[in-house]
Amino acid sequence: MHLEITDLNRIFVGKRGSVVALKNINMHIETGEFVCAVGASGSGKSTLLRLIAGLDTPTSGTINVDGQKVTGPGADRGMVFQHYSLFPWMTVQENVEFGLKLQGCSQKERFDTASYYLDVVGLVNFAQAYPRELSGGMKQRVAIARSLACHPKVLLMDEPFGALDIQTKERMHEYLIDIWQRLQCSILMITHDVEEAVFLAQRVYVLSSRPGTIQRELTINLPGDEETPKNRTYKIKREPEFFKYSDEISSLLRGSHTEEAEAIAQ
Ligand SMILES: Nc1ncnc2c1ncn2[C@@H]1O[C@H](COP(=O)(O)OP(=O)(O)OP(=O)(O)O)[C@@H](O)[C@H]1O
Repeated sequence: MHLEITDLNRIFVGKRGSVVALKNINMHIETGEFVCAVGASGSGKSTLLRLIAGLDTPTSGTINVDGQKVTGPGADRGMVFQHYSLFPWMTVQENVEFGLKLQGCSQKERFDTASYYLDVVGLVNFAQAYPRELSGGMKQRVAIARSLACHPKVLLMDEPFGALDIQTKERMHEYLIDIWQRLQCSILMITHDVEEAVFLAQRVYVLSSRPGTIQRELTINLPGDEETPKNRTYKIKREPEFFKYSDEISSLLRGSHTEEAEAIAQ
């Protein structure tokens, strides 16, 4: 899998003028990579993900997945949103089977695939539960299973843990690292949480605000990363390298805020 974004611009034109949400975005994601795009509010993160998902159209520039131009939504890109997007009237099993049903898979194939991914996210025992019976973290694990069940080439995650409390969020990070290692899937996650990006990603794109541009691309190398399988647990947060990356990204974000504030003041 090779996702390539070239000279991407998105300008929103409204009654009160135009907003340059994204300007000259160039980025790529390779097979099995875990990449985060981190940026402050208004840096165009959601716009970027919606464009990759094919839910919006660029003003200029291109997005290609394995050389195919993105022109709309497709099963090759799975989405997980911040707000739980499960169907409340369906059981967990039915929710995970939903995309497979749309793809025309047989009942047995749907059942087997959904059961496999529910096992991956540790929710086999909740297959017959309804979303209302689950905690926020469990709902997001179902949403991840539902996306993965359709075998996307890349999983796109829009602040998926933004609504969770800190302890649940940390547990979800470890779950996600585990899923990513086991399935060797490609993930692009957007977030405003610097520590989340450093903990999860192999590479981080730092976005500036208004207009959203790529300020910096960092490769994250934390102790233990050279081993296989990668071994990121919460202990890594105590390492000086973790502080160094978090500090560098936070400084970049603060800088972009200052410029934004100055631009507003002028
Ligand atoms: N449909 C739209 N029409 C007009 N302007 C829009 C539209 N969508 C986004 N924008 C503007 O584009 C900019 C980027 O918005 P976007 O939601 O992508 O940022 P974000 O980084 O995801 O922010 P947040 O973290 O607050 O969700 C903002 O200035 C926003 O007001």
